[in-house]
Amino acid sequence: MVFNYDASDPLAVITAAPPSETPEQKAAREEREAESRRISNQIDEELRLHKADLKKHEQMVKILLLGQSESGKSTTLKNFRMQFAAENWAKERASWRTVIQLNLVRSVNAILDAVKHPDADDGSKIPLTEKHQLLAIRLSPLRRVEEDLKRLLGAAANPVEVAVPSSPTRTVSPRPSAEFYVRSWEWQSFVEASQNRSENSHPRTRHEGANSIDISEIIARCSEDIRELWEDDIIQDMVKRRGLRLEDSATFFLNASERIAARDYHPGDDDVLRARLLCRNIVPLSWTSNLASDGKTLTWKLYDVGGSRTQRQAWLPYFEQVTAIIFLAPISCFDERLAEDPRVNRLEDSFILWKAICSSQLLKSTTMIIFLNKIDLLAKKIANGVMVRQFLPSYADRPNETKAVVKYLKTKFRDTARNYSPEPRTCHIYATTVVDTHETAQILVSVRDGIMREHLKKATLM
Ligand SMILES: Nc1nc2c(ncn2[C@@H]2O[C@H](COP(=O)(O)OP(=O)(O)OP(=O)(O)O)[C@@H](O)[C@H]2O)c(=O)[nH]1
Ligand SMILES: [Mg+2]
Repeated sequence: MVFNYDASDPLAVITAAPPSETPEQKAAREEREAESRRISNQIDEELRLHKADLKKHEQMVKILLLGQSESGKSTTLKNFRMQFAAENWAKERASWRTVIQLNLVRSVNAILDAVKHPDADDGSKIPLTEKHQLLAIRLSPLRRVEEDLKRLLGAAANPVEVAVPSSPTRTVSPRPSAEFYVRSWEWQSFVEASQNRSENSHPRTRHEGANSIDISEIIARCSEDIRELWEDDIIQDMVKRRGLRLEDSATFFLNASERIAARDYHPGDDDVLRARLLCRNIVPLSWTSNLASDGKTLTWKLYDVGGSRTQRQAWLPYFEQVTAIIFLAPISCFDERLAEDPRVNRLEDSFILWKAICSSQLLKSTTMIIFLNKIDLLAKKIANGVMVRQFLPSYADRPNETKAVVKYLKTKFRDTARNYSPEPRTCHIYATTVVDTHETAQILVSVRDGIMREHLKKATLM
């Protein structure tokens, strides 16, 4: 008996015709086989179309965070990370301890520097007592700690650089020490490596300066003195009177100094959010989301670029194919001036920047979102009696109240978008305090949904 199949193919054995097949059976079998082939071809075609469709719908949303330096771009990015890339956020949290320690130590050293020098305005000396001098001596190890922390974050392969800080309008005191940059986000692996080395090495075998355990120990020993310095009336008066410009997060960390200086300190979400670390290279935050129930995915890429005037030249290449721009205007800065150009008011600079972005042909179909940011600081200034109209004459005799200022500025930004955009567009404006994670979380969901809706609308029209 000869079977008409290839015995080496197990599938052929199973599907071969039976040896004693009648002509009717043969016709019925061939009909069934033809039907199977037709169904199989149909499935193949459906699969091919599905694949093409998937490819077509592996869409990307590209968002740029823009705004002047210290407007809150990186803080907003951290909020996005916390909400949409939560796994990495949790993994990275421990390494932020080093950055937070640096933020705290820099502020303490900045205060110590400021009390050493007479006022730049009137040459007056601060009435320092013996207690202050003793505090300065006891806190002197923090100078070395600042350098060690910078080295830990920057590491030898990535030398640190400095940036010029901003200064306020009302006073002449610049921020006491220059800002600190790392060149890449690799700082996290440097810190982790140091933490591992610290745990595994004997102190006497180390020869490369203090490690994170040594540093934490020195800071812990200085904890009481840091608190005493910060709570001292003369020091507080000097910070206020001289307008010593500490970073916005400095007060937050100085108020929490005992908690941060503790040997077993673990940073919380709010601490990481407030920690400021400038980074030279731009790495987008990426995450994916499902577009709808049919399983199509959307890849999100969020870019955070440096905001100082010198860094803005590097923005242009990022304008290609931008889905949305989130523009941050820190409106509490109505009484401050730019570090890069002390002739320019910071709010004025935000308006100039916003106008330029709205006017751009390249961005004519980009979704525009504005965060009028630092509402908490605006409210504080107003509560302290700072008059908005003194710095913004067009505000005229409107009430010196946060709500009224926000409303006025919303209209200003909206009018600029309306008057300067090459094509009509909607502009979504939010009043934000991006250091408030809870409030920001709700805003980000609304922002995300808005961007997605507009993206899908445009994709359907194309
Ligand atoms: N109080 C308060 N502080 C804020 C707010 N937004 C940002 N900050 C603080 O302002 C400082 C600057 O914020 P960043 O997010 O680093 O600013 P940036 O726009 O990324 O600045 P560059 O990287 O220099 O362009 C940080 O110390 C933040 O903690 C806010 O709404 N309220
Ligand atoms: Mg930044």
